[in-house]
Amino acid sequence: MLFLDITDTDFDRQFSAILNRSEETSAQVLETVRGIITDVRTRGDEALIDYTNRFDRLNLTDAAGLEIGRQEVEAAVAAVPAEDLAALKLAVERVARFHEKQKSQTWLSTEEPDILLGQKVTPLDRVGIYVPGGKASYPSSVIMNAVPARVAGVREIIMVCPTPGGEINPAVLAAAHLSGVHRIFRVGGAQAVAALACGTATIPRVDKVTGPGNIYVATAKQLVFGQVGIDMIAGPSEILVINDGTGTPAHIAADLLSQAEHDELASSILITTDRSFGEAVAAEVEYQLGQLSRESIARASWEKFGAIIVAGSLEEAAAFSNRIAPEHLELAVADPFGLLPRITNAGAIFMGHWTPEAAGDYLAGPNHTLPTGGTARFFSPLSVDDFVKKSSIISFSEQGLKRLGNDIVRIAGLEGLEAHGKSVGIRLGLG
Ligand SMILES: NC(=O)c1ccc[n+]([C@@H]2O[C@H](COP(=O)([O-])OP(=O)(O)OC[C@H]3O[C@@H](n4cnc5c(N)ncnc54)[C@H](O)[C@@H]3O)[C@@H](O)[C@H]2O)c1
Ligand SMILES: N[C@H](CO)Cc1c[nH]c[nH+]1
Ligand SMILES: [Zn+2]
Repeated sequence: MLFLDITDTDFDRQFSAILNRSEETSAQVLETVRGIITDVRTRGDEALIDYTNRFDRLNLTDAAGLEIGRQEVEAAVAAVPAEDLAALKLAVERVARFHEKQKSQTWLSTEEPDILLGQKVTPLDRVGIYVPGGKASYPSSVIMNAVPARVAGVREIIMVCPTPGGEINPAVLAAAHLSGVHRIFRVGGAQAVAALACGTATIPRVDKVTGPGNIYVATAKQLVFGQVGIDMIAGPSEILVINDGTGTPAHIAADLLSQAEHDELASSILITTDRSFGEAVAAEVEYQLGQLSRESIARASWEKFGAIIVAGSLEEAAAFSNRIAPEHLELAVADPFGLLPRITNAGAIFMGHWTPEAAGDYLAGPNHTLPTGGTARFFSPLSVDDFVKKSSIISFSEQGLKRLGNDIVRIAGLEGLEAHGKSVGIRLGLG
């Protein structure tokens, strides 16, 4: 872990290892992922079976084994304890209620005479949701991806999820059942993304791939973009906490570790205006690490990509955070709403000392699929909008075309595109 003062002369150099953590890995990963995508495109199910057997330690012999059927899902739902099922249902309801508010409607505007303009909203036909399953299992990610798709009206939701050693957490299948997933395949990594993007004999080609995943998944999504839609780059988790010396160091330490435990490549950063608070958090992290069942992952992440930074003011801390554009930002300060206007880049913002990031991970309502690696500068959280497309509607009456026709012809002339101008002129009897 780095303990730095933001005014240190070589702050930027020291901090760059954390900032560039995805670049560091992507060069080596890119080559592997490119190869996997080409192979799946060429050999289809055969390649999927090979990679799944190799990376997830399965013994599949034919493509039929790739799909998790209805019976297996029903058995999983029956195996989940009633209280767990109730918690998942609560999450589904809360996430659905939040996402219902995001729905946009088809609209037509008649504010101008003779011209009608509007926008038609159409759900995507078939989407693929990636549910990570390598180092942890994520029923919550099923909900966060499938529910907005269902709210948007997507006809078919295909889910892919790796099952290391052939095991799948029944809660993942129960969450799929509760969220309205239509078909589930036991594949993960770059090969799953490639299958969704290209289609194989067994896995249908989708219009868009959404969902978080490790560096192989994130890289694959980047590479197939264009052939298929993607939501964003949602890679290894991140948290940045801004603090003003108020609150409890043990709470902040716990929040930092809640993201570190996802992945060795996760990054957890505290920026505080109070050096002694920072020192207390460092000691707490050390103490709490020793108590975690996922200590080795969390420790690797904290040691390589963890940082505690001392800033001169909250303004300086906010400016630093905007530069990082973290996936999750906690404003662990006395007056979070006072600081909020200064925040311009962040996937999700958690306000005050009683809003741990984990509340957003599970059931507050907003989506937990968020942009990582600084991409919150231009990407937004996954939303219902990701599962629809919009078409413009333009309707002129004869009068409308007469009113605007000359100017259309004029602009066509500016571009030297005579046929464009003529398509108007021929209707209006212009020279
Ligand atoms: N941003 C979000 O919303 C969000 C939500 C949940 C999880 N996450 C992140 O998702 C990630 C989940 O990662 P995970 O590993 O647990 O599961 P994962 O499902 O993303 O990845 C597992 C797959 O990675 C592939 N893989 C692993 N090693 C490989 C190698 N050497 N070569 C080629 N392929 C390889 C395998 O195919 C394996 O099935 C974590 O980084 C976590 O932080 C993000
Ligand atoms: N924090 C993750 C997004 O980076 C989401 C998640 C799922 N489960 C627990 N956490
Ligand atoms: Zn999390």
